[in-house]
Amino acid sequence: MVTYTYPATEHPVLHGIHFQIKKGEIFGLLGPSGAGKSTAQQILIGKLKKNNGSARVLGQEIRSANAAFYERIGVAYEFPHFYNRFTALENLQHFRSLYRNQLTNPVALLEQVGLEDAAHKKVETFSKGMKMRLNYCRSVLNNPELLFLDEPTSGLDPVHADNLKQLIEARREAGATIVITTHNMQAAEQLCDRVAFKMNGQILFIDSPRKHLYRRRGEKDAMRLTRLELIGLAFHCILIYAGLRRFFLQI
Ligand SMILES: Nc1ncnc2c1ncn2[C@@H]1O[C@H](COP(=O)(O)OP(=O)(O)OP(=O)(O)O)[C@@H](O)[C@H]1O
Repeated sequence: MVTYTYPATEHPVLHGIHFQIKKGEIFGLLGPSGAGKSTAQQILIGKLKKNNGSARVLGQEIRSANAAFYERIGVAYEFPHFYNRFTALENLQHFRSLYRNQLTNPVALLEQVGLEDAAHKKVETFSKGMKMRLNYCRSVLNNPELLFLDEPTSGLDPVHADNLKQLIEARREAGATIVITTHNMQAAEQLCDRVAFKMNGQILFIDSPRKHLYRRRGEKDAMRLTRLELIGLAFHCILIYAGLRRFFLQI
C-alpha cells in the first residue's frame, strides 16, 4: 500500500494504492493524463524513495534497492535521454557497459526494431519514433527479468508499433515480467494480461482485457463488455458530446 506526495505539492498524487503483479505477466497501468501512472512506476523502480508505505519488487523492499537490483530490471522512460552526438550503436554500447551482464548484442537489438541502417547515425538526426525504438533497445540491454515501459508505442507508426508489441510478447514468452504505463486503451487491451485503471491517484479497478476473459470465462461471455471497454465507451461519449456542443455553439 503506497501513498505519495511530491515535495513541492500539498496533496498526495497517489492515495493508498495497492496491487500485485504476477511473475511472467504483462501488467498495464492505465489511466488519463495526471492519474499518477508514471509516479507509481517511479516508486516501483526505486526513483521516488520517500513514499508513505511499502512497495516490494523482486522480493525486496524497494527502498533498499541496490546495484544488484538494477542489474535485474530494465526501464524505458517516456522521454528518453541519449548522447545525441553519439551514434545509436555507440549509445547502446555505452549503456551496456554499465551492466555486469554484457551478453546482449546491440546490433541484433537494432535489427529487431528496424534500426540496423541507422546504427551508425548520430541520435541527433533521429525522429521521435526512431528514438522510441532505440529507447526500447536500451531498456533490454541487460536482458531484464522485470521490464518497465512507459508509453512504449508513443510516436510509433502502426507497423513499428505492431513490431514492438510482438517483441514485448516474445519477451514475456521468454519469462520476463513486464509493466506497461499508458493512456492508450487499445495498446493496453492488445498487450496486457491484466490492467489497473487509475484515476486521481487511485486504482478504480484491476481487470483482464477481453481476450483473456474469453480464456478464463468461456465464449458465453463474449457479448459482455469488460470494464475497460465501458470506460473507453464513456470517454468516447464525452469526446463526442464535447465536439457536438462546440459545433452547435459555433452555428
Ligand atoms: N516532480 C513533480 N512535482 C510535483 N508534481 C508532480 C511531479 N511530477 C508529477 N507531478 C504531478 O503528479 C500528478 C501525477 O503525475 P504523473 O506524471 O504520475 O501522471 P501520469 O498518469 O503518468 O500522466 P501522463 O499520462 O500525462 O504521463 C500530476 O498531477 C502531476 O502534475
